[in-house]
Amino acid sequence: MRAGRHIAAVTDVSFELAPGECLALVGESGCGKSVLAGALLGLLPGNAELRGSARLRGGGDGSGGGSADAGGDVGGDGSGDVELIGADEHTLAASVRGRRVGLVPQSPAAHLTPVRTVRSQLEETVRELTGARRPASHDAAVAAAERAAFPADHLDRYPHELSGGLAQRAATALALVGDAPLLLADEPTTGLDRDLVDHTVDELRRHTGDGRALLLITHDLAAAERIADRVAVMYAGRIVEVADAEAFFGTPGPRHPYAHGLLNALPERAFAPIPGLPPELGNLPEGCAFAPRCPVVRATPSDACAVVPELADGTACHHPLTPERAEVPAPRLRTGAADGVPSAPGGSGASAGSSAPRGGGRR
Ligand SMILES: Nc1ncnc2c1ncn2[C@@H]1O[C@H](COP(=O)(O)OP(=O)(O)OP(=O)(O)O)[C@@H](O)[C@H]1O
Ligand code: NI
Repeated sequence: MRAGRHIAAVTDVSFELAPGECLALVGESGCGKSVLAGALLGLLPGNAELRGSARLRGGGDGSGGGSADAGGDVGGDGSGDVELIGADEHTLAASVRGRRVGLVPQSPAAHLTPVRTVRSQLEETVRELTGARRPASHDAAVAAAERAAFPADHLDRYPHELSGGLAQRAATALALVGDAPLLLADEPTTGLDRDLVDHTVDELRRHTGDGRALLLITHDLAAAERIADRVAVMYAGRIVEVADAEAFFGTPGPRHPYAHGLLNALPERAFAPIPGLPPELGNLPEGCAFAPRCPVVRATPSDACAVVPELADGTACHHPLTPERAEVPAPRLRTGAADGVPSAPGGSGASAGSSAPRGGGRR
């Protein structure tokens, strides 16, 4: 709610995330990705209203994992199921954050304590989450830093002495300490160059190798292609497509015209931005929120789009693209490029798995 107005930042979102699986949540700036992550961890401002269910499943089967449903599912560590939506602050602070759900926050600077060095924050987190004391806590802190490619000779620096990229890596290291069954990484690669992006997402992916789950929120479709098993595309607060990553990035490709447009905007593909801008969430059009920008609607106007399409069979569209009809009328307008369109697709590990949980990483 802003200035007395209600904003439906996230609506009707439903997905499952299994142990060992990486789901990439992609979409333009402001579409509700961070609000969704914040809702799962009770990190939204006090005036936020939440409805629905996000169950974090207890593991207890020795797999070290569990699963999450929002309407999401999340991994457990031997403790029981937890309902995250509406959970009290004590439960979230004492048993969920860091222990069962690790968060790589979108604004690391805001999550690091300004008056303490990175080393002391890492060691404290190790002590808090594992009970380890020196020298074990010291070693665990150094190991966590290394996993996140945080340079050991910067461990005694304060957050204000770090570049944005290093602060990001410090925050990633903190999130990895608890070995939580679910990791939420909200734009974990902002400000990193390509090699470090690859290193960071590979490290996050490695985290799923032990039956843990990863929700990767990103603008970077190349990062998503590199490590995700499945992709969920958000637009204006709703998930408009959920697909197997291999099918999404390869053949037959995305089925929702928006998702198709996102991929087409990549320099390595058509380099054709989606014309127009996403709607303001406080001022959504009637019916399908993408219709005003939709090339299919422009070519073939349809009354069906006056109704919000439900997510069915992996896509929320009244006229999804089919393999036979994979070509949408190509927009040639160069104005209003999609904000937050990712940099480049794919490094090596570009193939993605099925939606079945994977036991190991994808490298
Ligand atoms: N505290 C808040 N009060 C009011 N509106 C908010 C608040 N937080 C987020 N919003 C609105 O909710 C919408 C979704 O924001 P969110 O941060 O989830 O987007 P995002 O998809 O994570 O974008 P980005 O890629 O830029 O991080 C935005 O339109 C934003 O303006
Ligand atoms: Ni965000």
